[in-house]
Amino acid sequence: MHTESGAASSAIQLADFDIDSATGFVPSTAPVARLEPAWEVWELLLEEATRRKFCLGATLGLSDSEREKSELWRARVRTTAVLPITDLKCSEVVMRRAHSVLTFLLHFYVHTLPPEADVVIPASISLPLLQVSAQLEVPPVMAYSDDIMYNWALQEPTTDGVPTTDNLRSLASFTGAADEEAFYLAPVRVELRGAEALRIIQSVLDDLAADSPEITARTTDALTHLVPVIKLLREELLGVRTGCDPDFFYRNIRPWLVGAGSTDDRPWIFEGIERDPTLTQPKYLSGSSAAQSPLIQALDVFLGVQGAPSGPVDAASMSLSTPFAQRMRVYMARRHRALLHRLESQENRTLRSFVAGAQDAALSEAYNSALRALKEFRDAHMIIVTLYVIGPAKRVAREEAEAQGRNVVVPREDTMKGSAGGDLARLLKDFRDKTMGALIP
Ligand code: HEM
Repeated sequence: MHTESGAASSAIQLADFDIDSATGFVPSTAPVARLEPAWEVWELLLEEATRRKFCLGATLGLSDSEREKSELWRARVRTTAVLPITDLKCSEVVMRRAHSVLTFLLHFYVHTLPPEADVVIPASISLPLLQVSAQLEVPPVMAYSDDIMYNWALQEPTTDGVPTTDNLRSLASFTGAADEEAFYLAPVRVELRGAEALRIIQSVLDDLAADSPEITARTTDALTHLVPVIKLLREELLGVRTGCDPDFFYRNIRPWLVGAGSTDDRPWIFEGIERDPTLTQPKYLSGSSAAQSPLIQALDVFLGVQGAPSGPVDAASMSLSTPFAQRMRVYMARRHRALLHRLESQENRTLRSFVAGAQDAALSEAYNSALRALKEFRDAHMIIVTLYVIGPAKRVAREEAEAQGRNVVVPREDTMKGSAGGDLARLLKDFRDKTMGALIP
């Protein structure tokens, strides 16, 4: 794009959207790992919960001593003072840590409750969480940004502090197990590899806006470069298999990430909400899912995959009938969400309309190759979901039926729900079909 003075400017400035050109949506320096002493009590409660290895409240045959162990912790949470967040407000990165810690506490609290208990979240968690969430403009529930995007540190310190795929460890954890860390770090690596994709997106949009004479060749070249980048995303995704056991994931990690309303109908009651008139009752609280990854949606929007959501989204206007990908956006950091909106509202040509109009065989092929690579990413993702969700779900159903002397009813894939509450098989197939639907004949 050229300004009136003739100087070149970018169609999008990645930094405006809290994106680093080297690390993409992942921050280029490690997230805050511990809150200041004023909020130390939250950090201590979290440390204790992880250390004591609580069982999920819904575990079949849970012993009285296990129940007591988590109840003692919950009682302590209930008697913890409601801490003001005023001094947290001055820093977004500190508030992110606060959101992460508070949502880990929230999910520990809720998911250790006996399955028949009402879900009443004590004011010591609910009020600061609602307030921090309002500041960050994200819902008061665990999201991808809490357990993945801002939940890592460098394994070994480096002089520049910039994260790389082979130098990461995770911070907060439910189980403290290496499998959980492997599960959290695989998507961080996907996002880090995605930085290159974002640079390519930026350069293509610049070229489209500038309408230079070499635009066809340059766009062909850029899209050709995008293909191995997407293939690398696929490799990093499949890399979760090194270190994270599928059954351990399904039984011991996934249930902690679930939000309200996705697996049972007990409402989450946020105690003390009436004490702060600026707060509103949260409406829909999906669980954490990598479907909240801004990178994959950015690729969808850029490549013109149909069904990618359009228009700004906010929690207040959402309902269960809002398309899944659009609902997932509400859980993204607000500036990442803003990038997706910006990509959609490009005043200039979209990539797809440019490719379709150019009628250039090499360009169309490069574009289609990028789409095929994204489809292959989704094929690999379906393999992961089969391995980590569908297979273990069937095994658990069989074991539970046998333990209770019932006939085994293996759950049907088309009735299974994702961790964010979507209809699993249909949803994933839909995304894959839409990716292929964008191919230019
Ligand atoms: C063990 C690893 C993983 C498991 C078990 C898993 C599971 C799932 C499930 C169950 C869904 C359905 C939606 C829902 O959550 O309700 C989903 C959707 C999705 N996941 Fe994953 N996922 C994993 C890793 C990843 C990674 C690393 C990424 C990329 C960073 C990713 C990106 C997505 C996307 C973009 C969707 C939305 C559907 C689509 O766009 O195709 N997932 N995932």
